Amino acid sequence: MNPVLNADKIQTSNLRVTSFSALQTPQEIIEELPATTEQSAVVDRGRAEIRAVMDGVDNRLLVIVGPCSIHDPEAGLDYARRLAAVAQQHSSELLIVLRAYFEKPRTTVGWKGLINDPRLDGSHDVAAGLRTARRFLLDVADLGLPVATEFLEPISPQYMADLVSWGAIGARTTESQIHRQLASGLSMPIGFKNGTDGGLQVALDACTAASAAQTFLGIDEAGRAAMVSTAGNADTHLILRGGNAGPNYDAANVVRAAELLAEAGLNPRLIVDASHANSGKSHHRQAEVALDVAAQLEGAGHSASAIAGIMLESFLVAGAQKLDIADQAADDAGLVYGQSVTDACMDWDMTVSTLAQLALSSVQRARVSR
Ligand SMILES: O=C[C@H](O)[C@H](O)COP(=O)(O)O
Ligand SMILES: C=C(OP(=O)(O)O)C(=O)O
Repeated sequence: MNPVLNADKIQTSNLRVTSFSALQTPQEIIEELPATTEQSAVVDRGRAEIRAVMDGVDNRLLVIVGPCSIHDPEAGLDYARRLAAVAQQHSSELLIVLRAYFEKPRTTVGWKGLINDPRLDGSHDVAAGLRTARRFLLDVADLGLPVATEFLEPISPQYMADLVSWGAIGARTTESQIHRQLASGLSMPIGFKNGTDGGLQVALDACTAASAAQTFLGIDEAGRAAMVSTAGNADTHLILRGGNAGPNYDAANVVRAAELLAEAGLNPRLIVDASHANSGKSHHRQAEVALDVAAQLEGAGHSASAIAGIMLESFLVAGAQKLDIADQAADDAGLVYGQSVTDACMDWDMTVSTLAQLALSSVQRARVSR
């Protein structure tokens, strides 16, 4: 090497990167925590049933329900066990899927979920987070319950997507080419939220882009940087979550969205998110939105046939608590067991009564549409 050139070398990359920490590969973590045939069958059956509901072949109502985020796997599993019993009880009317979100998109900054920071204290032990999330998914599969999650990081799906039956792309990333490409290769049905401004077109465009074959940069199971080529995902749909201008769960908005989807040649059946901008993030409002959706189902208008599913944010204890990373680091957090550390959730009793009402309305819809 020419010593003069070497002395003149100016570093121009990674100037703002403070460290790189290599992670185990997806293959290594999956080998450490493999899925049994029975667990994979739960995932596979969940995907097939969700597909059938989204396509209108199965007339049950899909209900994606669970905490805004999983921050304490023990409380999450406690919730999942209770939900598995209720899912069984309503299995003729509702297809209940556990909402198990490990990656949180933030408006600005904040805790980014169990994978990013499993100890909730800013230590960012991602290696432990990936394992904890995978272990949680295996435990839930043992309960026979399919799982829904949001895919946010483009690399993490290789570590856990084999255990997920339904995926969401969030309002903040629906317009992102990276997430649309990712969705085109994911093995399960994917819902795209409308934009945070309430705009539907970004989600419609996302469904179109994700249904196409795509080639992009990613990683393979061995953790190598790879050129990824996908076949396209035929199972994409819209999730109405409201927007800056207000909610969009009402019948008029649902019918309008279904019409736009049909005009674009996309699945006109959609999911209503009872939370986020549809509830103004109030867990009390969320229950009201769910009751409105139940009434739409019973009303047998155009919106009844367009609504394939509903999403509810629910945990053991109502509301949300503030997560203080510094307190958590000082081991002084005193978090309430079973209460959300992100968005406010309805509590368990409210969840049980809401699910019972949705089950009745689902039966009524099936009766009227016969
Ligand atoms: O569902 C969770 C939140 O609504 C979303 O991640 C944004 O949260 P934030 O606005 O508190 O950052
Ligand atoms: C972040 C979420 O929703 P949205 O993308 O609609 O804000 C969520 O469902 O956790």
